[in-house]
Amino acid sequence: MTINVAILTVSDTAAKDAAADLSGPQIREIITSKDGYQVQDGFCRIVPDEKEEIHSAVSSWVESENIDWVITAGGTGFGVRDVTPEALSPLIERPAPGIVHLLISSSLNKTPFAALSRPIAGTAKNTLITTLPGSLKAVTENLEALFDGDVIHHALDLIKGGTGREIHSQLSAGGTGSESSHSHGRHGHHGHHGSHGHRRGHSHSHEHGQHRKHSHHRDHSHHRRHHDHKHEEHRAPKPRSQAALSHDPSASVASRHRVSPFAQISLEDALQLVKTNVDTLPVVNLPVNAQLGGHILAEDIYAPCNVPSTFTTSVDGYALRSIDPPGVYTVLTSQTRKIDTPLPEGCIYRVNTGGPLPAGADTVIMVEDTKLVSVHQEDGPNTLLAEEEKQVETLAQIPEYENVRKPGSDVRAGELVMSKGEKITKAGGEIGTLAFVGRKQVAVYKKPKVAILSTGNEIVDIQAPENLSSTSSDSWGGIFDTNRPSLTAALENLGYEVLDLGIVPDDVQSHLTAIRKGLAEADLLLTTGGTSMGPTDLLKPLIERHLDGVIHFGRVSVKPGKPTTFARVPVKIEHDVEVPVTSPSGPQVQVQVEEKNNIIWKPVFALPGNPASALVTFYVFVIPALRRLGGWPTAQLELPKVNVELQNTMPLDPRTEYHRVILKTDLQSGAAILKAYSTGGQRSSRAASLCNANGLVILPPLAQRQEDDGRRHLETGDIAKALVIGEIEME
Ligand SMILES: Nc1nc2c(c(=O)[nH]1)N[C@H]1C(S)=C(S)[C@@H](COP(=O)(O)OP(=O)(O)OC[C@H]3O[C@@H](n4cnc5c(N)ncnc54)[C@H](O)[C@@H]3O)O[C@H]1N2
Ligand code: MOO
Repeated sequence: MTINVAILTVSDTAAKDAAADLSGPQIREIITSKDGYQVQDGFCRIVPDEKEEIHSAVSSWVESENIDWVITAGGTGFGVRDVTPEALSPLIERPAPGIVHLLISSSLNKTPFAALSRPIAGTAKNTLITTLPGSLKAVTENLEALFDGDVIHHALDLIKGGTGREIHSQLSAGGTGSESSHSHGRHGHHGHHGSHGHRRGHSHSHEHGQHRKHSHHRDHSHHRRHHDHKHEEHRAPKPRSQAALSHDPSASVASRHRVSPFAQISLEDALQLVKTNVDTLPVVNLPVNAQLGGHILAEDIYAPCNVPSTFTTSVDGYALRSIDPPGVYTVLTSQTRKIDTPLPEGCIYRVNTGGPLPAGADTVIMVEDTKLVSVHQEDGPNTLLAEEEKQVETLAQIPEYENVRKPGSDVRAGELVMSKGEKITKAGGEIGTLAFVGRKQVAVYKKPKVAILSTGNEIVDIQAPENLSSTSSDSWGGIFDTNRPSLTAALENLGYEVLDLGIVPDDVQSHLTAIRKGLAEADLLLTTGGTSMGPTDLLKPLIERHLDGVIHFGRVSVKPGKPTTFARVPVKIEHDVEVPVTSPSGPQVQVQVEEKNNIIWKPVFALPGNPASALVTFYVFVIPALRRLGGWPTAQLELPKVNVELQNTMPLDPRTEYHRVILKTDLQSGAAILKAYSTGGQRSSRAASLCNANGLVILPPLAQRQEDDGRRHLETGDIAKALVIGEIEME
């Protein structure tokens, strides 16, 4: 099905100067990047905010009968000149309030000002009309909402007289859910597999706490999932058009791009792309021990029995009855009396903290509230009792259940102790809780293994400086590899296993060998260097031209880190692996077997070579991907942000800037805010800008700030947000 789209920009300014029209070209770019959608020459127009002109442009497209979808941008607000809805309402034969609702509600997620947009939508003859706001950001978000889950595709199919069968079959196959609504169990119907791989998985349930080895791996009678080929294509990442690919490294230097073919996208968009294009790893069963720290639970944990299981004492002393008055009592112990025979009158029973109460006792007196009266003699009839307490005087009457822990008072049998999706930290609390309720092993999401590679002819291993002379052809001594040690430290500190791929020189074959090894053995590949515009900047071309990968972004408007690149590369599965699917409540986890020779799309981050850029972009972009792989809840993918008070002036840049700081508490003044001290020079080559840094102050882009108050700096005393990347210090 080919969809012909016409785009109308409604703007007084753009009507005078077409160069001011940013939204029209943006809509065109988005539309033409979609399979089967086209905007023919002459079907992009600009008109001023004049009712007649808007009406006449759209009505001519409706009449022409070749246009399936008219998109307008602008004129939908409350401004006095905003008349797009009024101009187009008379044309609409069948209004589509659902589409209006979708547009407004998706924008309301981003800003309350979306409430001031007045879109209309509906059909006129066989043409769908939708009216978008005028801003670049809003048109992008609105189009994303329309394409999400194939909503618009389905609508256009039906308007063109289709049966909608294609979409319905995808829906019944479990697909076509909103891309943004995925959660941990996303593998069940999303993204991992390209058009190369027909997924042949099938799902079944596992009781946790039981052996998960199963003999029915290949029993296809088990809820086999059907995925038709069309559906696979729908979910596979779309390659970019040939013309937009990165430079061909085998061609001459002179033929390289002189302008990056990658759009410089916003920080927010880049983070969104990371979050929605990384899938959670399979569930594994691991023993409950210190190594469990850093994992996310993949099952709900219920207490199998009461803790404590009986009435127990919370102090060292004597169990007795609450009716026993102060006085002298005979002391019984576990050696002289069975715990389950009722305590006789005139006796008390010695207990130690955590021990059970004997039958008949309902309270405990602390040893401090008693006096020793007599002891058993050495020559007594029972030598075992020699020197034992015989009689003790209680100095008070103790109310019922004093110093007593009732059965199930720490945790009740059947109680939900921890929930699926909760983090098991290295701080010990969760591992302790699991052990406390007797769990030997638990189902958790696999923690990703990360392969790490440094690139560049000039890069030399600090531990092997003898390589220096052979790697540099002139007198210049080279650069010590800073990124592999710094990133390895950061990764290992966070509990991730690292596969060290070393350093590769700037040639295609060395790069490919190392990258292929990394992709085969690890869950995520991290490279540094070679991401920018130089002829030996190989990462983007290799991902696109040699590894059949898809680059989700290749430039981001952040400083440092502009050329940060996020891609996914298809990797053939060598062995069967289990992946989680839906997330039913209760102690069951559904898993699905991904069969050998299927394709998994693995995330690759090609970080800039400058040492500060590499480490900053690791904290900003790579951590959310690692967390997604490891099954972290969506709200916790990014590192936490806190409000801080700046202790230095910080200049603003056109890009969002991460200013490296030391965050300190301020106990003396009593202020409830952390202080942020700059680490000094912020050049992206200066690794020491991260020395001692435990925070990254997020400086807003210059333009945004200037719009607010015209300032080009944040000043000492200003409050800003900072990402916390390390432990907070005391002042
Ligand atoms: N014409 C343009 N040039 C550059 C642009 C641009 O937009 N247009 N962007 C600049 C920015 S911003 C950055 S950041 C860097 C990123 O460069 P690459 O990722 O291509 O990295 P390299 O060129 O390989 O190296 C840059 C720099 O970092 C040193 N380096 C590399 N790896 C390591 C390592 N493992 N340890 C220590 N130092 C390393 C390398 O020697 C270079 O000095 O591009 C700008 N250029
Ligand atoms: O973006 Mo680059 O990382 O500034 O130097």
